[in-house]
Amino acid sequence: MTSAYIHIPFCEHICYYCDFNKVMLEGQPVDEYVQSLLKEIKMTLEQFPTDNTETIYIGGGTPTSLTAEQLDVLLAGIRELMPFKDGNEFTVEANPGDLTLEKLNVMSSYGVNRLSMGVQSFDDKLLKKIGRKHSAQDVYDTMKVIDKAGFGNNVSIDLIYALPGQTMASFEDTLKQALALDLPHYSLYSLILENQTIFYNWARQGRLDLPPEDVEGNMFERAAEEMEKHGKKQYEISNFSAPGKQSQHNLVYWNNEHYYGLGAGASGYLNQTRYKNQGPIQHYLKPLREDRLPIRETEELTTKNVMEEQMFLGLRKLKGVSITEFNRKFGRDFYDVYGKILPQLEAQDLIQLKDDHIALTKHGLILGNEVFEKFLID
Ligand SMILES: C[S@@+](CC[C@H](N)C(=O)[O-])C[C@H]1O[C@@H](n2cnc3c(N)ncnc32)[C@H](O)[C@@H]1O
Ligand SMILES: C[S@@+](CC[C@H](N)C(=O)[O-])C[C@H]1O[C@@H](n2cnc3c(N)ncnc32)[C@H](O)[C@@H]1O
Ligand code: SF4
Repeated sequence: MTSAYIHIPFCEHICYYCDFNKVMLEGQPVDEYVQSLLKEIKMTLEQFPTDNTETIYIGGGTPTSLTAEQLDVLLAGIRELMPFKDGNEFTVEANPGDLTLEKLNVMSSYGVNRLSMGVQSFDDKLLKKIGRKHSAQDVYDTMKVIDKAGFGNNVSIDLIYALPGQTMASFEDTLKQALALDLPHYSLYSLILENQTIFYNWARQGRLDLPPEDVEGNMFERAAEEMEKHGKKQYEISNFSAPGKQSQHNLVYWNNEHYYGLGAGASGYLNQTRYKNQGPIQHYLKPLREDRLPIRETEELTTKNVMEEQMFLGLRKLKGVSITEFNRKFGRDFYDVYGKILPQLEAQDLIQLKDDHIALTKHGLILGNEVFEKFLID
């Protein structure tokens, strides 16, 4: 099973908190980028063929900053080069305000069936403060166009909490508006202050008024309660969904399965090897002009590494790690590898055993990384 992540590194503006691989769209060689991406896909699939691409996820940057024509070229190429069954999950990330009926029609004609929209907040003042260009009204207008294009409501929205100046009341209102849309999937991220972002600089200068840690914790708890009340079950640390609507693509990551990483700065995992592409656009384009793959670094994993990752990634899911799957994948008994540390973690109420799965407890979920570390094998 192999999935595909495809990166579009262009944005029409740069948000103050974001350190993902992206550049301002204006003046960029977007048409050449699309052609190079298709060349990379062709070369990658020749080297690592697959019968079927399980899921496709086009992320960014802002994929919807491409014109309808550019999206058409990209998606037509993807469908020609990648074996993919219609109906499998095919997601495109979108910024509210960028989606026109024309772009949506192009997307649906090539089998795109899920949209992931970066809403972040419904508080217009806050949106402005974090460098977004859309308003809450844009989200509602976009939802109408999505409806018109016949996408159903297979839309996920991203929200960020613990934003500078965000009050509990503002966040509660965001939750209310988000849940009133009754979407099948919600992602909820706490703001991370990333190096080399505008927010990071402001924080260093003491100009960022972040909510205290206890408020951040309360915001998450409040959100989790509301999500559950509305039938959106937490299935991963930051993700909630209606029954059967978990993101299949993200589950590929958390189940530690293989995926192609395509486009500038994309990460991939093939043949037990993790790799990362060149990030800057010109560094990405140059090798492809010379018929070489734009890979910047590779790391071949030992079986020990893969076991550790199986645990770190799998424990992010509330369901946890399947012991049967672990035994099948590694041809080893889970208890031979991890039997010794389990009683202690269980006694500390950090993990629990639930029908063939090892999962974090509520307490373990809060500590996250501290628990993951215990699964390092000496
Ligand atoms: C990289 S963006 C790409 C999607 C699209 N360009 C957008 O902004 O809506 C994907 C998601 O990452 C999340 N994100 C980005 N930077 C973050 C940060 N510093 N802290 C928390 N979440 C962040 C946001 O929720 C965003 O929607
Ligand atoms: C923060 S997540 C948001 C996912 C969304 N909430 C959902 O459920 O569909 C998506 C972002 O992670 C990054 N990303 C995901 N997979 C990646 C990969 N294989 N390589 C590089 N970046 C990746 C991209 O920047 C993308 O915009
Ligand atoms: S959050 Fe999205 S739109 Fe904003 S800079 Fe990052 S990738 Fe671009």
